[in-house]
Amino acid sequence: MTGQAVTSIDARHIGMAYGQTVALRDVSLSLGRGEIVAVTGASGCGKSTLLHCLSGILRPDQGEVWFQGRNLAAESEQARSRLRRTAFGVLFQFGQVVAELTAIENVALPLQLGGRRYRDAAAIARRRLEQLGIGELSDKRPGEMSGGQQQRVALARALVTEPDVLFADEPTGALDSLAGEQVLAGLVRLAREQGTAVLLVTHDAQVAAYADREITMRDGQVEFGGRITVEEVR
Ligand SMILES: Nc1ncnc2c1ncn2[C@@H]1O[C@H](COP(=O)(O)OP(=O)(O)OP(=O)(O)O)[C@@H](O)[C@H]1O
Repeated sequence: MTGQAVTSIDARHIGMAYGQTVALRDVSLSLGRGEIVAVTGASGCGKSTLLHCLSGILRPDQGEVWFQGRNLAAESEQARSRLRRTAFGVLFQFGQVVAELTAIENVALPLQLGGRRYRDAAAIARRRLEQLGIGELSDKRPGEMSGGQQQRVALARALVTEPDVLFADEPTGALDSLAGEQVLAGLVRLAREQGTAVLLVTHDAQVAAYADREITMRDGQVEFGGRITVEEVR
């Protein structure tokens, strides 16, 4: 198998500016299927903008983002948001779980949006929560949980559709180290079991150590580690 055959996302020469501020300059990088890649670098170097361009939240000003034979940078907002619902999962620093819903209802939501009946969706959601060690919280609402528990619910929700790629932006940034480790260990384990690739944005070297590969950014550019085929990595 060639490196290209196992590539999940391939970004080529992407550029992005917010008015006069250039956030990304000629960034190329690829993510192998099931590969866990950390993007590190100083504050303001463009990590979040890169994640937003790869996940289709933003459309880059220049370049291409290839996923399953399609260039996301040329797709409509509607097509990109469909892709985010079906093939991608996202997890942010504050998991943004829905306060009014129980853990199970939160995790079942993406499956219901995909057309599953609540009963089936809830059964799958319960299994995911159990896999992350928080099965006993299934019927609790976020207000009754710690920050780390809420973030594990958000993680279960991000992975419940078994996405091809999970985009995680500082997923443990608001947690203490023990809660952070629990989230990261769960993230790596579930992603590996499901074959989900992960783009993990972090400024923390200990978090980056969970990844298979690290990409370092500086001033909107990739300093080390961008577009490497999976064979070269392994
Ligand atoms: N919505 C926006 N409007 C204007 N400028 C922005 C916007 N978002 C980001 N920027 C600027 O673009 C550059 C890259 O920002 P980005 O958030 O991608 O960096 P980052 O590496 O993720 O930073 P941090 O680690 O602090 O989150 C910075 O100079 C930032 O100030």
